[in-house]
Amino acid sequence: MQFRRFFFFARGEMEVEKKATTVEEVRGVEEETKKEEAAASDVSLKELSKKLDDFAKERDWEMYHAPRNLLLAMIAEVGELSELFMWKGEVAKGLPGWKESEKEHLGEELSDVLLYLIRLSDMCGVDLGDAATRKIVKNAVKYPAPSKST
Ligand SMILES: Nc1ccn([C@H]2C[C@H](O)[C@@H](COP(=O)(O)OP(=O)(O)OP(=O)(O)O)O2)c(=O)n1
Repeated sequence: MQFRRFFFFARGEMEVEKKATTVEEVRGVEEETKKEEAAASDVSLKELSKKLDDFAKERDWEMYHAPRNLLLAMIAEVGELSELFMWKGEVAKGLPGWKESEKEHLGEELSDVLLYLIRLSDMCGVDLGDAATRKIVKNAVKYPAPSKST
């Protein structure tokens, strides 16, 4: 979803997206991406949360990141994620037969959902890592595993 466009539209303004245009800018973005990928192998929710906070601050977008806006943005991204599976019938584990570009697109849509979820949690004052860990414990109490005979 073009979230920015949605917000600018909502504000009654149209703003042109700033994109890397010069060769130097494109190289800079590529370098930055490589560094990010190298550091991303074992990323934590807290690290992602900090990156999202920096991202919003650097662009002066904090005013848009209100809980309801983030929830709607996340749902829109869930819609985009669903589109990738639409009309395909059942999809086997590991996505055999999917092209690499489709898998890459899937990774992006999953990430959009995750990133908005983390940001939404932060803006609601919920520590998502703690909450999810506690929920797993609660699930295990509600649905005990059958005892295995030895
Ligand atoms: N106000 C905004 C707008 C975007 N994002 C971030 C979070 C998402 O990870 C991503 C979403 O960007 P887009 O709205 O451009 O959506 P897509 O990346 O899905 O692009 P498209 O809809 O063109 O496929 O950018 C954000 O944090 N805050």
